[in-house]
Amino acid sequence: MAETLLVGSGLTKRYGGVTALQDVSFELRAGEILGLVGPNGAGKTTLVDLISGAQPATEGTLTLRGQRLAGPAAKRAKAGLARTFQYPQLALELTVAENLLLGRAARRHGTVWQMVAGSFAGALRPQLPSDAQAVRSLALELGIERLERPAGDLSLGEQRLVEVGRALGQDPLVLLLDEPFAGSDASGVAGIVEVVRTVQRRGHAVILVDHNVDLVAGLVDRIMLLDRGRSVFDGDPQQCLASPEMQQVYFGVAEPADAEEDAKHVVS
Ligand SMILES: Nc1ncnc2c1ncn2[C@@H]1O[C@H](COP(=O)(O)OP(=O)(O)OP(=O)(O)O)[C@@H](O)[C@H]1O
Repeated sequence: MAETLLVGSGLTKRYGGVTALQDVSFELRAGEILGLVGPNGAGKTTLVDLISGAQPATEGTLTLRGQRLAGPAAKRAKAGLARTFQYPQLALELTVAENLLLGRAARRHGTVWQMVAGSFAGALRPQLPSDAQAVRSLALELGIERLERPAGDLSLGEQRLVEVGRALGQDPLVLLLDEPFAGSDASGVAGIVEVVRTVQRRGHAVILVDHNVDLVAGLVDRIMLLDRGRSVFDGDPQQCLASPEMQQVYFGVAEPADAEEDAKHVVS
């Protein structure tokens, strides 16, 4: 059986009186792609935030390859986590090539997020001889052209693709993708799917958040369905689509035959 990479146990997050996540546990194995679905406010981004270290957990623990995963996001990036954001977080005044380079630097120095927030200029130096070639390879793999454009000139879909490329440049053990397909055209979706497959081929793992349950089910090995902060299903994607939990979460109580067909087309 494949090595266990990431384990979450009893993860809970409370924001004041709001419980965003309640006692969520999971295991992620090498080469596995886990889809995270659920309606608005279900807790998907919160779980990504707790894993990446963007937010501290109120309760619960995480381990990566058996080692306790805790502390700030920069430390977790160096340990092998990379993430993208629901709203892409690129350094807009830097070029596409420089943004891709930030991913390489993130694995050496800390998170992209902190660099984007202020101190990214220093993160671009020193560059290793292999960096320029790595950036060109990334761009080729994702179909990203005109590397000298400022990132601020890109469309939303193009920004997402660059952000995913930046995360891939970190060579993550676990890649966390928060709604990577939103705003992407067909070629952007294809580029992002290729990144997911690349991480899987490397024997690493991906957690993919998206509202398009149909798209997610076709891509992932397993789905976790969240509802109001709780994990209500964790298992085979097709079984998830047909499960009573799925009908309940998205449609309330429904006729089984109709609901199964509807569930294949959930897009919010
Ligand atoms: N910083 C915060 N402060 C207070 N409440 C928060 C905060 N972040 C999230 N929440 C609340 O936690 C709950 C879960 O939010 P979260 O963003 O994780 O859901 P989601 O499943 O990602 O939703 P969406 O699909 O709309 O992005 C929601 O009720 C949300 O309002």
